[in-house]
Amino acid sequence: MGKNALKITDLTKQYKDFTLNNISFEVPQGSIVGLIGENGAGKSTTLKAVLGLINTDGGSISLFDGGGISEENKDHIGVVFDGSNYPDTLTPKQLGNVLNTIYHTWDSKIYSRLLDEFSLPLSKKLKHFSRGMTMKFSIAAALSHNPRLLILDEATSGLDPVIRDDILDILLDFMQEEDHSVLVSSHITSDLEKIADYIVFLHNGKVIFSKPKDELLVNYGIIKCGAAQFSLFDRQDIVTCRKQDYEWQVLVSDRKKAEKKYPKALIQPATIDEIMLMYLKGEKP
Ligand SMILES: Nc1ncnc2c1ncn2[C@@H]1O[C@H](COP(=O)(O)OP(=O)(O)OP(=O)(O)O)[C@@H](O)[C@H]1O
Repeated sequence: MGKNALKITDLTKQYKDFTLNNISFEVPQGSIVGLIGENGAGKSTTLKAVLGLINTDGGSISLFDGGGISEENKDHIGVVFDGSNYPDTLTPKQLGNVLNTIYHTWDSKIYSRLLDEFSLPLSKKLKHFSRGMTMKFSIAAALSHNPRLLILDEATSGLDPVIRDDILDILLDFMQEEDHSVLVSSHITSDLEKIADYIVFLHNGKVIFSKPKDELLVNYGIIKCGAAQFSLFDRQDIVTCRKQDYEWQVLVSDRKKAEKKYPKALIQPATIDEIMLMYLKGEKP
């Protein structure tokens, strides 16, 4: 059995109008796991639970195959939340001095190198940073205490494609060490298509699926057809289906099998966005 950076088992958190309902998934060591789901699906709640920022009502969270959210384990986690979590009247130089006293594992050399690599000014107050600069700063700060697991909540949202690509490169660079792992939530599934090894799909506080990304992109397919062709499909071959105007959209989980069985059907590969939409808006026949 491989090692896990994170293993969540039957995690439950009850809010007044929302329940994170018995969710389980893993972040295998050395992998990037993308957490997807619509607004309010429970992504941030899950990440907050992993970081011990909220009390939970059931289940367990194991970090680095050795216990829960201890102070020692927390030292090995780098966190990047949407927006800045640092006092914005300080400059990166001042914050470096503060963070050095907070983290036992803080490495000033890495911090200076990353600020330089990301072209971030040392003496400009954070409140004058653009959103892209703020996100890069948060990542630099998270990486400077040598984390083994990096947790990012919406790290690329609201950023232009060039900065998003820079951030994906930073994550891939972080993954060069074999004991490094990443858990990243995002609405931008095309970013996850580029870097994630596994996709965990949350909906209404439940895990709909947790699968290797390649399995989704290689095996799943979408068939668009009229009512006559739709009526020929075996119901057990259909994951979900959806009717829009006169067109049927059919999600299949085994494209090769469907191509053989229905040679006249035009079966396209499905993007993660399309798979997510078909699960959310389609229905089981
Ligand atoms: N402190 C809280 N008290 C009550 N309800 C909460 C609290 N925090 C979150 N919720 C509810 O939990 C649900 C899940 O929220 P969460 O922030 O985890 O979703 P999300 O998947 O991260 O959404 P988004 O993509 O919009 O960030 C929402 O319905 C939200 O209103």
